[in-house]
Amino acid sequence: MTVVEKNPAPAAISVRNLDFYYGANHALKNISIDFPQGQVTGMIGPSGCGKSTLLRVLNRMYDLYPGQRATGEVIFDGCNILGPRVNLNVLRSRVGMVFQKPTPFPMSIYDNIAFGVRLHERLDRAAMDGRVEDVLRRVALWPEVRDRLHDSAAALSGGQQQRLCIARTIATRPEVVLLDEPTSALDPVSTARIEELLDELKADFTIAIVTHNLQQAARCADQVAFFYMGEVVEVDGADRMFTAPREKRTQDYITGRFG
Ligand SMILES: Nc1ncnc2c1ncn2[C@@H]1O[C@H](COP(=O)(O)OP(=O)(O)OP(=O)(O)O)[C@@H](O)[C@H]1O
Repeated sequence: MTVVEKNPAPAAISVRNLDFYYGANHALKNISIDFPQGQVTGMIGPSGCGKSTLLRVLNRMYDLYPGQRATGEVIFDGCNILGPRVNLNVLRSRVGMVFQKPTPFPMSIYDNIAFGVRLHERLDRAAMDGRVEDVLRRVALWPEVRDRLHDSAAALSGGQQQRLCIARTIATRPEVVLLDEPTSALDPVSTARIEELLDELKADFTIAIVTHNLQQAARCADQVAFFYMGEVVEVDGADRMFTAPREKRTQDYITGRFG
């Protein structure tokens, strides 16, 4: 693997020698990568190369499924989160995740946000109202929903639902936000709004985004990692990765020769 010019920002998460297995399927092979604090890391590569699997390791989502296991180290806040003594509820509130398909809970817009907050904090009504308003403003949804906070989230458009899901994720004040192809089900206007949002959110969060859209990775990411068949082939600044990749496989992929 090629890692060039060490990123000067400290790592929010450091992955070291990670292997991951779905039963007998060895899906991630000796992965090492840092996710620098306050930056967006874009994860690209052909279908099935392991991008989503890595995201699912970073907050131990895979733990919900028997037969899936990880070895190696994922260091977050000085601790290897693959270890046995990690409180998974706390981990998932600190390393939040947004999925490809918007998945609002079947409840009101307000409760979509308050639900997760209530699991981790005791806020009185005024403080909870403030938290809900704050995160809805941050995802630029407040003007559209302020008069219908207690209506069902299911009535929102797909793009609005995805912004609500991002609001829900940041409402528990995570340090890291993982996004798995968050705009692939959205129209270009909603996509642009989410890309702008990522740029704003990175002031407060470390972001990892899986995307098949190379232009999106070039627009949003500070650092890009290219995955191929379960390995990280190359990690570099986005500018360099898209103009002068060092590995032939990366070059072939970004010039559309495969994938
Ligand atoms: N639940 C599962 N059980 C068994 N194998 C799986 C499972 N999920 C993924 N895999 C396998 O793990 C490998 C990596 O899959 P993963 O979904 O991480 O790839 P990806 O790069 O995110 O792909 P895509 O871009 O298509 O979403 C693939 O070989 C896939 O078939």
